[in-house]
Amino acid sequence: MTRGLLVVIAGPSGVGKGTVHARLRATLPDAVLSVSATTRAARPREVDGVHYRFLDRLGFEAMVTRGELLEWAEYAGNLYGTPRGPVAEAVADGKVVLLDIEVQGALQVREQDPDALLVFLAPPSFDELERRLRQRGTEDDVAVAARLEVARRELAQRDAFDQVVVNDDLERCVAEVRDAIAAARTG
Ligand SMILES: Nc1ncnc2c1ncn2[C@@H]1O[C@H](COP(=O)(O)OP(=O)(O)OP(=O)(O)O)[C@@H](O)[C@H]1O
Ligand SMILES: Nc1nc2c(ncn2[C@@H]2O[C@H](COP(=O)(O)O)[C@@H](O)[C@H]2O)c(=O)[nH]1
Repeated sequence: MTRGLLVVIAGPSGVGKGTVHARLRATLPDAVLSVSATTRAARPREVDGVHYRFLDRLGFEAMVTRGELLEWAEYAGNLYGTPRGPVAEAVADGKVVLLDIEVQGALQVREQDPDALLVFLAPPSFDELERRLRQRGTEDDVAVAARLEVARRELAQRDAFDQVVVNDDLERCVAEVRDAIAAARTG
């Protein structure tokens, strides 16, 4: 059986993490995406248990207290975390487990699993990041401004990652991440 691997793809909101994850899963048959827990309200078309496990703050804090989260962080006023059990099971089963998380959480994963591959997805420019976030249309102007402020701090932490990949051309970016995963699995 091929070795399982935990792969974190972090980077600022709107850079394209979800888009890259979807492409990766389409081309890597043994890749699975971890479903995070969050206190954020569901967006239209988001399904509980598929896109996120949507919880109130008490429910989330209970998971933290029970040690059920591999990592967690507060982001733009909401809590987000990775359930530990499903990740451990899938890695033991030889799967590539993909985490779409922000930077504080990514750095916690490094402490929990030194073998994890940490990829930082960077935008071609800050203006292009803002354009993507606004054209997605899921946040109002206040929320976009808050996310861009966090993005400036996150971009300054890119050197803490194993690899920085610029998401300019999507297909090239996905190929670069796929190559990094293949190298980490054989290395
Ligand atoms: N290479 C690319 N070129 C142009 N647009 C892109 C590219 N990659 C992603 N996008 C677009 O940018 C927007 C943000 O992408 P996406 O939702 O995947 O970002 P994200 O990093 O997952 O955001 P969040 O962290 O908020 O969930 C989407 O509209 C997506 O279609
Ligand atoms: N530390 C964690 N960050 C997470 C997790 N799940 C998602 N995220 C990140 O939060 C922001 C905002 O996400 P959004 O869905 O509200 O746009 C983004 O950077 C996600 O990658 C998690 O489990 N832990």
